[in-house]
Amino acid sequence: MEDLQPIIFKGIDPDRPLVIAGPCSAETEEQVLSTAAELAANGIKIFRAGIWKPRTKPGGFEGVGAPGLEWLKKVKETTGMYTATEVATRQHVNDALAAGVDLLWIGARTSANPFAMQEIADTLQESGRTDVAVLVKNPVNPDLELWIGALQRIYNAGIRRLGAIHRGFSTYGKHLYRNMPQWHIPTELRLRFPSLPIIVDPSHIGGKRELIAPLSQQSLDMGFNGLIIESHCDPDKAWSDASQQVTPEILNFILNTLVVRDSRQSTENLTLLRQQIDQIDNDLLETLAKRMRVSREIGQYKKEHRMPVVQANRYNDIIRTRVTLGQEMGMDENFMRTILLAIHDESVRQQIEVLNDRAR
Ligand SMILES: O=C(O)C(=O)C[C@]1(C(=O)O)C=C[C@@H](O)C=C1
Repeated sequence: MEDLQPIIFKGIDPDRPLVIAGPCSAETEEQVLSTAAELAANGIKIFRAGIWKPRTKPGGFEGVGAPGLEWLKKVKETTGMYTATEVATRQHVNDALAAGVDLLWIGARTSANPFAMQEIADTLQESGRTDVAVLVKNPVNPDLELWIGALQRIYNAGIRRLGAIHRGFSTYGKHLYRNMPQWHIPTELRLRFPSLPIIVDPSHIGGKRELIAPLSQQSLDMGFNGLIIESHCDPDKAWSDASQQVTPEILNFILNTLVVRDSRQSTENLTLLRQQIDQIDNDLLETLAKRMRVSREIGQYKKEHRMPVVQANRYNDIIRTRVTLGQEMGMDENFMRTILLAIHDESVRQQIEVLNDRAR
């Protein structure tokens, strides 16, 4: 995915985070138009609304369907906003394109299904509308390769205004978040595809209004490229996802309090600090290599004395003492455990190598 184009819309500042806002679902023409009018008055340029809603169980509100596209057309006419909706099937793509929707997104349940993704990709290619912007939400399960695969299918169909939406990952049971952010997954996506825009969906990650502001700020602090936020003219009466929607007025307040980071800042003044990091990393590697040499000597001893490589008591002592020490030095417990486990794994691997080395 090398020659991606930025998702730029005429009249939207490309140097600011991309903001997409609107109700979870289009419910009535009046709700769509009044929410859109309020959002437009607050400077929102891209209006989102779900027309087809994939629901967990049958019997819930499954969206108004194609008639809602007429309301999106009216939003465009009356406010000048761009429009965005979710598509999950061939029919959705064709209908949305025919209605002039500017940005299509693919939901988490769809991106988890390669057949559905391929059908959408084929439809986009056949339509000849490869100019349309497409955002692919992460699959419900924390599977980066599946997410990348879904993006690649759309890319292979010729779409270059392509981006990802991070909406968090499903878990079982009650948690602070509705969907766990697992920030390392979108971060790895960013590291692997630096030109792929990643938009964060704090409404679905948090599942509650009060988490929208902190999650939005965290997204910008981490360098993600935009936000897709659910906003409804009367959130408490929303037909879906009521607890995670905010009024356009609250949304405006949230957006105005966000600190936007500048990705074009030069890194020149960081040179000295980065040199220090380079030196420290070298020292760390040398120290690690030294530790592995000692470990190999222990391996040699174990070989001669027919001892097993893994020594649970010693390992547990190491974890206990180093985790405490690391915490005293301001490092996170999970981080310490991850590092120590990785070091132990490599140490064991090297000792097994010594045991298997017949020459020595
Ligand atoms: O103390 C030992 O026996 C070692 O081999 C060292 C070491 C380690 O790398 O820390 C490696 C393997 C054991 O399971 C425990 C500890």
